[in-house]
Amino acid sequence: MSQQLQQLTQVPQMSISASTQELAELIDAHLGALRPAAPAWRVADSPISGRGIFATRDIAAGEQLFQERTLLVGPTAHRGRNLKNCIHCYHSPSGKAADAAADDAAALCSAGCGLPVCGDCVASTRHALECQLFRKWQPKDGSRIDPRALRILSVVRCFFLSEPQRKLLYAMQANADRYYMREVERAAECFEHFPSDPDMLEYFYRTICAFNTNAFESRFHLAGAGDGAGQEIVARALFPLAGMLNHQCTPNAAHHFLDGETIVVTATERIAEGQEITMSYTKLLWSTLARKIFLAMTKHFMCQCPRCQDPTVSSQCTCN
Ligand SMILES: C[S@@+](CC[C@H](N)C(=O)[O-])C[C@H]1O[C@@H](n2cnc3c(N)ncnc32)[C@H](O)[C@@H]1O
Repeated sequence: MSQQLQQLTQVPQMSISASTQELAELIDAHLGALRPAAPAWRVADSPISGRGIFATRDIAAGEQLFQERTLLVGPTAHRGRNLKNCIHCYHSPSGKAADAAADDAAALCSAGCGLPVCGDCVASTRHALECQLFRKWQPKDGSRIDPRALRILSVVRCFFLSEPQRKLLYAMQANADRYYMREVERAAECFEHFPSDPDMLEYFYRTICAFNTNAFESRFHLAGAGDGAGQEIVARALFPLAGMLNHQCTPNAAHHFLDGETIVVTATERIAEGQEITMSYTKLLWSTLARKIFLAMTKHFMCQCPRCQDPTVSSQCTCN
């Protein structure tokens, strides 16, 4: 088992085109007004792996460390989940809780792009660009929401990034698992004219690798008072600063989402100046074995933290 897990960690990393200092500057620009005047953290090289985030002063338990807006976000497009919600505001196009059995047509943009959009967002500039692109690629079946085409949307949005944002994307770690190319291939099957230019496919592939290495499943509940209010939405979102947090099985920070596009990271215990700020990529109550398998399969590393090394800790699952 341990040899098989070791093999899962043997994926190369795509080259990173920025120094740690340049990455820190790109992250500052990305945070914009959300960057605190005197942050309690800084981005620096980490003894755990690559780059990480470090406390620049003592931080109290419960202190909010930062808030960050997403760089790229889109539907997870898991079958049966939020497939009919608007790709921009996440509300149900009909204003009612999205009914999985209802006809797709009621949720789809009438222009034929194959994307679910609500009446408020359909006329937005944001939608116009994506609608135009998807129509140019020509969905094979414009009357149906195809999860494969929907899932590629978060990746396709890399087209609309500014130059500094693209640099930031390329400064993020991207574990190069060739299996990730399947996501592009599956999306290509949904269109008559999906791009075939190698540079463009490479850009998509890089973005998917960055997503799989760094992205969060952002969970939140729809606000408002209408029928869809309170519905749980799950999106996949890339947060470059939060994505710098390395994993520990006994972390000192945790995160939550204000909405699908804003993450908040908070210290869960006192963090001393100079200490690395970490989060857990797994559920805290998972057994050592479950954490090891998850980390090896999805993040391609074997955790060497004290909890994983402790022979007195049971490897049995403690969750139900
Ligand atoms: C979200 S990124 C974390 C930021 C990354 N260190 C960087 O330089 O961009 C996740 C990747 O960091 C590395 N990593 C994070 N925590 C680790 C740990 N405890 N042990 C080994 N590698 C870790 C793994 O390569 C993982 O795929």
